[in-house]
Amino acid sequence: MAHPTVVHQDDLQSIWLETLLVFQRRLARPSFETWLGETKALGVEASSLVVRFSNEFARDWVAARYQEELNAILQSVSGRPWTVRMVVAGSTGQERPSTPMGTAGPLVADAPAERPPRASVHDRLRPSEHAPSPEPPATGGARPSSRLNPKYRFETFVVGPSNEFAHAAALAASEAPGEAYNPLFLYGGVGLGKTHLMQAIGHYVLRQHHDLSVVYVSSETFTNDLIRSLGRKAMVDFRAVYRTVDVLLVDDIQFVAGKESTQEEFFHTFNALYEAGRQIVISSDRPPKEIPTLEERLRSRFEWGLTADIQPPDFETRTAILRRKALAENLHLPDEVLNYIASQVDSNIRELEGALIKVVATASLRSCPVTLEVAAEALKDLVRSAQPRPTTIAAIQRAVADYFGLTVDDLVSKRRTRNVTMPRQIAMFLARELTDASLPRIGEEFGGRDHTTVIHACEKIRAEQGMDPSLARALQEIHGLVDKV
Ligand SMILES: Nc1ncnc2c1ncn2[C@@H]1O[C@H](COP(=O)(O)OP(=O)(O)OP(=O)(O)O)[C@@H](O)[C@H]1O
Repeated sequence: MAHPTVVHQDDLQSIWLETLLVFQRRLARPSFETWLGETKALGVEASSLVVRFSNEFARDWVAARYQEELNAILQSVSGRPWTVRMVVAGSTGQERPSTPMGTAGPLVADAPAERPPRASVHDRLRPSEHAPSPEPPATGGARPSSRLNPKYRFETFVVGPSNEFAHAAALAASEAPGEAYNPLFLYGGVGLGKTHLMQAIGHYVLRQHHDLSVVYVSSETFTNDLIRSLGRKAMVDFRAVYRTVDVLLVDDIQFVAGKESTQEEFFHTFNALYEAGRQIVISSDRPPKEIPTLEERLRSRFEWGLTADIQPPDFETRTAILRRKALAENLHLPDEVLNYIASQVDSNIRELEGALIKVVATASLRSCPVTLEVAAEALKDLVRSAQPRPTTIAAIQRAVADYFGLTVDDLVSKRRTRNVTMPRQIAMFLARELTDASLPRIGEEFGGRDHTTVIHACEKIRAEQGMDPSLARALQEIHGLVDKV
């Protein structure tokens, strides 16, 4: 269906900035700035928001990894069925659109303008459908299927002490879907391989069990599908897919926090699948217990099966991942450079891969071999930004809001319900502990409150943390989040 696209240029830019704001949590800051920091919304063409990148390399990097995710966020931010069309300013001043990269897998593709937005109800895969193919599969008529990324297989997953348990559990669930470990709950920090492992399960099941179907969705896509289906009164179709699939893989479940109707539907989906002995695999950035505002009945179900964590990789695993990646991309780097990169990026494998590409790109732009000097030069911003940045009240507010499934606006609002006042007091306390800001300044940043309110909050939290271990742990975890937001 054609949608009116008369939107003012300033509004477009703010829609894009808001999309980036949501998206930036997915990437560490240096990476985000490198790839997306200089983008600009140019206009709308048919159903695409045209976004300009400063160079082809950044555009291709983002398109290869995040096209679908950016589409989904853009759709929820704009309320329109838009996709992101990534272009670069060409030397002639013409905009060059992105082309799917050979290695990019199925997630890259500029949707033709008339095509309706992707709907994951059709992300249901049968064995014949998951091989990369230019044609959309037969399911669901006009809509494309977002297939599994061909790169995310067990064969390409490097196993080390940090992930061997999760890997073994994933393999066991793939070998006997619905029998061993149901549900399987995988959790770990950003960019540590949860999506890779989940999709590896999907590939494996499709290859080994020819009669089984697989659905892989992010919880955001599940939510968007649900909203669309409700709007179009297409719940029968929605349920026909989600409640009958043999293996349901739901990525990043933490994003259902606070979304009641999604949780409600997911609860029934879970029950239907579980009772029918179908495999459910869920991933999250934290264990079920720590997902704020997750309904108790879902939390307890997530704990029925096996919960496996993925930790940041050690140095050897990081080097092995780099070596495997270099091999896959046919890149030739001396060991000392691989080791150097592995020593500089230690907590996020996506970052690690980004660093590798950056080093190779820098050498290639300069037409020189990949040496240690080039690597150091290419990664200098990364190294510099690894130095601790001073903590800001805004960062604390974002971390606290994220942790409790609230918005920063809630924290600074006048609302006085307990689900807001407690997080607000925690945020004030942390602002006092972690920044140099004065009491009046903190009050000011929290919706213009009086400094005595801040004193009261600090005293209360300080006293309670001594008596309440769960509060003490929450404080610690939020502290850990502050530098990442
Ligand atoms: N053990 C591993 N071996 C090889 N590559 C890996 C491994 N772990 C992660 N990667 C790679 O790191 C990148 C990030 O992994 P992935 O997207 O699976 O992380 P994630 O945990 O799902 O992140 P997020 O929290 O952002 O959803 C991917 O390109 C993935 O292939």
